[in-house]
Amino acid sequence: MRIDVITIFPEYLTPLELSLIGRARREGLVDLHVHDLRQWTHDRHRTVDDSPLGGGAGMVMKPEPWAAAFSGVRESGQAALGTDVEPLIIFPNPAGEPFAQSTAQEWSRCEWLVFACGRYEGIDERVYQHLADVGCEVALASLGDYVLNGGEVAVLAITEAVVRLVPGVVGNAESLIEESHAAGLLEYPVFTRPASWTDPAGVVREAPPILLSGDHGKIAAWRQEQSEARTRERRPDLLAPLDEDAAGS
Ligand SMILES: N#Cc1c(-c2ccc3ccn(Cc4ccncc4)c3c2)n[nH]c1N
Repeated sequence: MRIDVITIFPEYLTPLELSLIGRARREGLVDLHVHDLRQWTHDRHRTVDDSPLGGGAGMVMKPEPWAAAFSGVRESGQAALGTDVEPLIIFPNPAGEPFAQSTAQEWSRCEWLVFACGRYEGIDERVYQHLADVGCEVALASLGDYVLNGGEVAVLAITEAVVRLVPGVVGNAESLIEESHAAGLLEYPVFTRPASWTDPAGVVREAPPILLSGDHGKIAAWRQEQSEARTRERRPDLLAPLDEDAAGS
């Protein structure tokens, strides 16, 4: 998988050099490139924003640098990939579709992702229109119903959620199956040694005895029951589709 990120804050993306994503890059499972949008400006001040037409607070990102950036990244990416494959261009955007595990699973199968990190009040709408008119596949994704100052934090989250699903990135692929949201349920509670722990308040806390039984069938059943109970309590909205399926079967 190739990933390109276009941003005015390249240093915001340095966490992608660390840990699991960093190892995947070093192992050649992911080829990730971060680009400073200002390299596609030509004025002395390297201007990427201007006042909103029609008035209003804040600034809007100008269309010219973005159009030049997409053209440049597309050209360099196709040269590196050796094909004329087109990327999926992803705009983190508060008005985008909710990013979910199903989105991560879908995007983890893409050959090439290009992330466009907006800032200020957003990117001139004509950029989206231009990309659509030249046949680019574009997605607008939102992390959730809260307001960030730009797209970089979302790209960090989305990149981690997507790349960890790329085959070979996570050592134990089985762990991906039981995770929260992977099967539409929240993950069951986890425990480790010591089986009996006296906490700092002097309370003795025992791990569920079933987990020490060695009966893997009963343990699996207990974990499924815990996942369903936890989901029903904390995220009943996730059960609605599952309950409808069960009712229809
Ligand atoms: N994904 C995602 C997001 C963002 C987000 C993403 C990109 C940009 C670019 C600019 N801004 C600032 C801004 C612009 C307009 N309205 C409000 C804030 C962004 C916010 N906020 N909240 C989310 N869940």
